[in-house]
Amino acid sequence: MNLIEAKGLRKRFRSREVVKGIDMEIQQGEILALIGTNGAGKSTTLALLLGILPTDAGKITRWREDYRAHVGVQLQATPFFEGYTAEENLRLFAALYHVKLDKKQIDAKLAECNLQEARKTLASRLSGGQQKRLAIAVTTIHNPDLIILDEPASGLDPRARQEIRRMIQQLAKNKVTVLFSSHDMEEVSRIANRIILMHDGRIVAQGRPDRLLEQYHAENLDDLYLELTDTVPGKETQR
Ligand SMILES: Nc1ncnc2c1ncn2[C@@H]1O[C@H](COP(=O)(O)OP(=O)(O)OP(=O)(O)O)[C@@H](O)[C@H]1O
Repeated sequence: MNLIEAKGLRKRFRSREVVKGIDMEIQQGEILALIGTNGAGKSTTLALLLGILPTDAGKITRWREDYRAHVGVQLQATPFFEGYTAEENLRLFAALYHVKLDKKQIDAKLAECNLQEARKTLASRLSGGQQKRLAIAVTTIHNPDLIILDEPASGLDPRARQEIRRMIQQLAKNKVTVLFSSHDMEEVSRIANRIILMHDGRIVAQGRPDRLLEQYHAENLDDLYLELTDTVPGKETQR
């Protein structure tokens, strides 16, 4: 089943078209990576899929009418409630979503993001990795069907990145569909079931990582990325 299906999506800001006819879907249960060059139109596409921005053309079908209540979105900078601890932030976000969490559930959430020892630490004092993990916990506090994470592991050291991967894989095991954007091809190849590669407002490739490597005779995702994004934005793409 597809949670979201988009056909012929287009978006223009003033005279400049930044999404140029995109067909894509988000399949239930998958870990989907959205990758592409800076300014390729990834964030704009996400905003269109989420109904945050109106489309200029195209059709989007979503799995339920009240989909907004069943999506968790973590943008690059997740604002926590300043002056509150990790645990208090979880409680505050739960209250925002009208989710009642008892002590056991809070403990489970803290364990999920490996923040038991930091529960009484002010969110602003948490390390970068801890903050990213808390952000994911907050994003999933209302048990959404779909979560969207914008560069969830950027700027983290290898161990902290591994923890984020572990969390994402655990979410997928719990039947949460995950769409994340990344510029780190190694991270993508480790966890994504499927990849969508965007360049200059278009999808230039999509599919399972192993199949894509085979199809384009590429050694790794970095090479594939470099090959398929080797055109100047605005000019016609090679493929
Ligand atoms: N609200 C807006 N008004 C005008 N131009 C915009 C607006 N939002 C995005 N753009 C432009 O649209 C293009 C695509 O931007 P978008 O943020 O979707 O790219 P991206 O692929 O997410 O990039 P990055 O990887 O750098 O985050 C960029 O050139 C950007 O400057």
